[in-house]
Amino acid sequence: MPRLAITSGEPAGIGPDLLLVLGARESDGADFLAKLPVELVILGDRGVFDERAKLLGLTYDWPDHDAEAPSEAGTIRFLNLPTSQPVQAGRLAPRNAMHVLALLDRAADGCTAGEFIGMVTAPVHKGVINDAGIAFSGHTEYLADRVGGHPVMMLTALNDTAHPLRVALATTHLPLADVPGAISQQLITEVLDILNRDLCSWLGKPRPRILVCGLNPHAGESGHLGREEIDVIGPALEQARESGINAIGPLPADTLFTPQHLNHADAILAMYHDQGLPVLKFAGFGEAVNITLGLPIIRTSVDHGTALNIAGSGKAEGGSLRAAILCALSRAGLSA
Ligand SMILES: NC(=O)C1=CN([C@@H]2O[C@H](COP(=O)(O)OP(=O)(O)OC[C@H]3O[C@@H](n4cnc5c(N)ncnc54)[C@H](O)[C@@H]3O)[C@@H](O)[C@H]2O)C=CC1
Ligand SMILES: NCC(=O)COP(=O)(O)O
Repeated sequence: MPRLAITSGEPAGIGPDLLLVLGARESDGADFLAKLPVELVILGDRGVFDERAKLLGLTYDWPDHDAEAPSEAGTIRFLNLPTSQPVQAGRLAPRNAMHVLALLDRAADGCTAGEFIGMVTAPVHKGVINDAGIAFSGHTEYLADRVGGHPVMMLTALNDTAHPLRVALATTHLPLADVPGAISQQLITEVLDILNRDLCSWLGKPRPRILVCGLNPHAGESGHLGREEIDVIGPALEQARESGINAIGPLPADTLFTPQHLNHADAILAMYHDQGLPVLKFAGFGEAVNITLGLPIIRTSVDHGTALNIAGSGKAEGGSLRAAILCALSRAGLSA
């Protein structure tokens, strides 16, 4: 029976809460779990989970992960990787940054080795990892450094299943001032190629329709509001079309994100993080999934952050985590 890894992320955030709610004896997650055609292996610190379970009034009984033991569908095992410093819900500690990265390393290595069919990640706090002196911009980039590939971030909002909104990004975690310099013809063609191949194989669409945003207001207004559309994005789309990709644009981002366009699109390619993701989160925050395309392993994630303000309170909603698990299974060719 295949195993799916789930990293619990920042230990002071809501990752442990969400996982406990998913698999606690008292939770209503039993029906969801029972239908899963995999064993879940949760990576975290047992002490943190014990403390958080007490805080939330939950109990759990997940045995230790044993790669040699037979696995059982619809059950949870725990892979214990200790934190360096005691954890208080909602309080960040830079000394635990290495723990957060160790969870990712262990899960990614297990995926590469075939121990896990994929990994689902609960949120990490990017700031505190940098505060610990480690350059880190996100799972997306970190995992590509670990396992290889050109990572492309795509979020999908599944609330309207007739027209699921899929938004991929040409650049990921960059300061806004660095975005124009990073947008090159080569980057756009590479990202379009990865996005197109992924949609073809995952969704079985022979020629997915990809709408591409411009960078500037009104897609540059014929060069009067910026030239990237004329000098870089337009030629990249021409090249992509020549190789058979159904890429349309560059279109003004503000009119592209309207039903008239979205109802006929399989995916949107936005130029930068805050061009695409606010629309996606407005459409489906709490139920959406973040997928890293272009890696040799399967990785999906929740659509939200560490939510330190509600960690340990029982208020964390698990819809996105469940969606991320189902999405990882779908990408592995399994269904619940
Ligand atoms: N995949 C990941 O690892 C991600 C990590 N982050 C990181 O999270 C940290 C905090 O980011 P913020 O911008 O504050 O966003 P956030 O998503 O953590 O919080 C925004 C608001 O949404 C609420 N919220 C978030 N998730 C919720 C849930 N499951 N149930 C109920 N309410 C929820 C929070 O309480 C807060 O009011 C940052 O360091 C950021 O880098 C952000 C997005 C994704
Ligand atoms: N806003 C989504 C996000 O920043 C997720 O980043 P990552 O940690 O999945 O790379």
